[in-house]
Amino acid sequence: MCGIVGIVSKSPVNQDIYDALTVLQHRGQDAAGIVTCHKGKLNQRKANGLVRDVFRASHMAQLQGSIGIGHVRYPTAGSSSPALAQPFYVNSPYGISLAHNGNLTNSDLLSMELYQSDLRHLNTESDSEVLLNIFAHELQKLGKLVPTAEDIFQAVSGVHERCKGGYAAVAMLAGYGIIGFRDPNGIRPIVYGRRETEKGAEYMIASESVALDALGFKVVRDLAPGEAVFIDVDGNIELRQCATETHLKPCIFEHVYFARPDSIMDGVSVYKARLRQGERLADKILRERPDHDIDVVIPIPDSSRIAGQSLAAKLGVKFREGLVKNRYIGRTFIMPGQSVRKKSVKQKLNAIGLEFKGKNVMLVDDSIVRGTTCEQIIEMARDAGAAKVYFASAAPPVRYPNVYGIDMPSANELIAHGRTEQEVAELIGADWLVYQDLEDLVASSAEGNKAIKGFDCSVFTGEYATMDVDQAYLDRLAQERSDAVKQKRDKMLTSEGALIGLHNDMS
Ligand SMILES: O=P(O)(O)OC[C@H]1O[C@H](OP(=O)(O)OP(=O)(O)O)[C@H](O)[C@@H]1O
Ligand SMILES: NC(=O)CC[C@H](N)C(=O)O
Ligand SMILES: [Mg+2]
Repeated sequence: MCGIVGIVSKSPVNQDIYDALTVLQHRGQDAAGIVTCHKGKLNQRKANGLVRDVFRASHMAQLQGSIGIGHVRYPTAGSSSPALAQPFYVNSPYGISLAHNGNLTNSDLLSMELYQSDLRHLNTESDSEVLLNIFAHELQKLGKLVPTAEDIFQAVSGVHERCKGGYAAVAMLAGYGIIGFRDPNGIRPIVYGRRETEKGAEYMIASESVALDALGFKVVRDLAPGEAVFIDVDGNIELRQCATETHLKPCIFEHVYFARPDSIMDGVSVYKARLRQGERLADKILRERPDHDIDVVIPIPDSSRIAGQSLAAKLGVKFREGLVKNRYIGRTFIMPGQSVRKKSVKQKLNAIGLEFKGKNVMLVDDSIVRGTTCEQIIEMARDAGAAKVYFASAAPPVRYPNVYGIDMPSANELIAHGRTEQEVAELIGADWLVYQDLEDLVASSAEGNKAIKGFDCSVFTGEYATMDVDQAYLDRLAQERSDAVKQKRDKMLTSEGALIGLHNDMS
């Protein structure tokens, strides 16, 4: 799940993009990049690391220009090499940079087409480089010396015809302006907003509304599935529906885990969705165990805090912050390998003994994916003297891979895959495990915007919004991106020679 941003400003844009990326840091902690355009020339800085580590004052000073785009990366394709940090760039036509959130499910086929028919070279295994080249090719074939907004929208239509999967993207055409577009199923989020200044209106496109809030932009609206927006360097804005068939099926996992709670996505307040998740989970517990003996509800920080509060309130049980988080450790789930993730949970969370000692504790998390977190926390709770440890998940069992931009490529790594809830409970060592029902999770989000007819719930159901995802694809994905394969590849990349690429990081 990456974070993307694009800004057309009346003043230098470097600090605004930096600030927006910092606000979106929870969406990707592997690499960060900014490209700005000044007098037709592109200035780029990208490298592995957090935003605060990638950009130093000397870089910022050179990122001149009043339009630009930025990206924070959480890899779902290829490796963690700095060569795959975004934005990506192609020089023809016009000079285009692109930043992408999501995952293409037909990038193998597209890579072949790009090579064989479009005569384009790809230098990495990133599906985002594929997306950029498809967009560039569709624009190039119009053969215009000076592209109009209409040409750009036509190129986006070409992208929708050829690309499958989940994608929200921002692209910058050197000297012309910024484009934002969203896949025809609206799986990945993208929103745009406006800020009034004395010099005129400025525009911003971003993954989450919270980035707009933080920079003083007023949200105009989310892009509709298949829709594109083009803002030229002077601040003229045009929008167009570029897909022939569209459905709004936003990824429900954004509401469970990824998005910040203070974001509003497709009209749904993530905060309120999480409150409702907690309430509905409490209803289920009261239905199934009216005589429960829970003494205290303790959330596993950070993402489950909100659902945990409403769950406790509805159960009529005390809510206590019994686990303290080390704020200097990133999100464990989006870390690259299982051994790093495992180590990080212990470094990250510590129990306050008196909240556990002799009590029947209900731990709450937003979701159980690989089971890394809950297994260790349950052990921690027992070590702290809990009498009984119950576990509640605000999401249903995650049983299927994600193919649209969340790095859960292999079903075998998911603790609930092929297992009953009882079996998972035994494996993680809980005295009792309760999962949210899917219809309650969907209702928690749908109540926020009745116009949304469906969500992408593929990690819970195995039903994918795009038709091209079949078992053969899932098998290939599992082989290419399992933790073991990724670890081997990333180990090779840390050796000196692996930094050879088109974008050497001189730091
Ligand atoms: O079953 P697992 O594979 O462990 O994955 C699920 C856990 O990972 C996430 O937390 P994370 O630490 O990434 O971020 P958070 O601080 O936002 O909760 C999520 O909130 C769960 O706690
Ligand atoms: N999480 C994402 O959105 C990843 C974007 C892209 N697929 C990459 O791996 O860089
Ligand atoms: Mg968590």
